[in-house]
Amino acid sequence: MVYLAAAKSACVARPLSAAARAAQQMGLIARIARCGGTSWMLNRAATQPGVVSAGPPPSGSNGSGSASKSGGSIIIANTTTTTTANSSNGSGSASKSGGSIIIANTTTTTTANSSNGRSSGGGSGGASRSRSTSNESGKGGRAAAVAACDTFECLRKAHALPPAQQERFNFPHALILGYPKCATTSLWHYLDQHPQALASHPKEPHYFTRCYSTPTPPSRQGAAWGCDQTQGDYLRGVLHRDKAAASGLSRAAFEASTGYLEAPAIAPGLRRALPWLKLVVSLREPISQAISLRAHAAEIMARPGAHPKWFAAQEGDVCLRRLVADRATMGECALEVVRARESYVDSLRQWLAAGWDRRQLHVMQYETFTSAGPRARAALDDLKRFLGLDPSLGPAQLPAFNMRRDHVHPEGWQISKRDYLALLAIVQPQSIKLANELERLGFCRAAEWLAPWAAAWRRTLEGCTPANCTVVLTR
Ligand SMILES: Nc1ncnc2c1ncn2[C@@H]1O[C@H](COP(=O)(O)OS(=O)(=O)O)[C@@H](OP(=O)(O)O)[C@H]1O
Repeated sequence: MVYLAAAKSACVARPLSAAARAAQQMGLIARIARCGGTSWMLNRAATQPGVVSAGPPPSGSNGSGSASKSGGSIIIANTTTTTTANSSNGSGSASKSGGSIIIANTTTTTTANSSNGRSSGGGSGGASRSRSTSNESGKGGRAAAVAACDTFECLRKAHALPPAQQERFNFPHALILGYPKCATTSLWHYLDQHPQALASHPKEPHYFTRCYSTPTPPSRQGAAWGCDQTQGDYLRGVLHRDKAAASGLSRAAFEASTGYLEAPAIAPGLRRALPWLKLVVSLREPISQAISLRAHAAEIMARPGAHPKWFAAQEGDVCLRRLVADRATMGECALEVVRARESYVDSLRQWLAAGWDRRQLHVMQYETFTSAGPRARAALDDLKRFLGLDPSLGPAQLPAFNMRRDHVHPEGWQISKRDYLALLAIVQPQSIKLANELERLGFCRAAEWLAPWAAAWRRTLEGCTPANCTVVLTR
């Protein structure tokens, strides 16, 4: 039996009960995860495999659901929680921001609006902003200033001008920060079809991880690729500066480099450079995400004629090379990914600690917005509202790009039970921490966030033999 129990606490570590200590010694998960007002404890009792089941979302107001218990199962029982929706900052006390960034050719001047996230309506909108009536007809004001900008510093000056009436968006307006393998390509295409949006080309320029110098490279992969673009190249060639300006800033330029979230070293410099940006994050159940990532990388590596820079970036990835040569298993290599990386929640916290306002951030759950039906629709509408795009416009449905699972192990990936339990032992507590943090920041209820992930873990555990588990990737 595996179960999760939550107890009200003042967010302090508590001594484990004898049962919890025993469970911990058994090697699965028994930790206290903390959140604003709720602590979660995961226990695992003696029999394996267990069942993981998410309790229902807390009923009534504000996360005060009672324990949901099903025989032999994980129980997620939420207790009283203080939700701080739209709190002024959400980032709490700053933790270290992971290395500062040196931005060539820019100063650290921050324009007005740098701290407010402009969460309402269109991209340039705070209720108190002033509008220039002389520019109501269109191409003057910011748009004209933006059209002449080849640097971020110039853009900051342009954004200090009052926007004309239809200048709804800043330039650039938004970044999809990650995570890889969380349907970011489909999201990019979905937004590309929206008449008020202006998608980058390519989808993933990785400009900030490749072209900003930092004391330590923001990511190994970014460093290996090197930088071959100036700020002007990025603004003109990738983000379509001239189209955005010609539209009178009535279109929202965005790009979707999936490695940004995992490179929080870029967060402080990016905030100094383009402090108005809106940031979108998509997150998927972490084991599925890791397997999908490995499967994709292995496929590229095995492909004749793969890009040499791509190979250079993977040079040190021994497990990937062994996986391609059939000398390592998917379980081992997924485990390596999960062990090596920052958890989702730690990455998010570092971005917020770098000064990004909670209201500049939008966190989406892959399993929700890719599901069929009204919840997916609502999640996509929320995204459009967050970006200031008219929710009634654009495609009705999310497209499906970059699908691999329908032809690569659609029946699921065989991995050893030992590896699966080791993966779970890492990702379960991280996921609970994440869910609690998202609830604290006002994005969602923790139990609702965890439900689809816990359901996936339960299904996999239920199907394990004593030796192996079949992991069907979440969708
Ligand atoms: N509409 C829709 N519904 C369900 N799932 C979807 C959808 N669109 C994309 N996907 C799945 O997302 C995975 C690819 O994610 P990304 O595009 O972010 O990958 S990448 O990092 O840009 O390479 C990839 O997951 P796997 O197939 O499991 O690898 C896609 O199948």
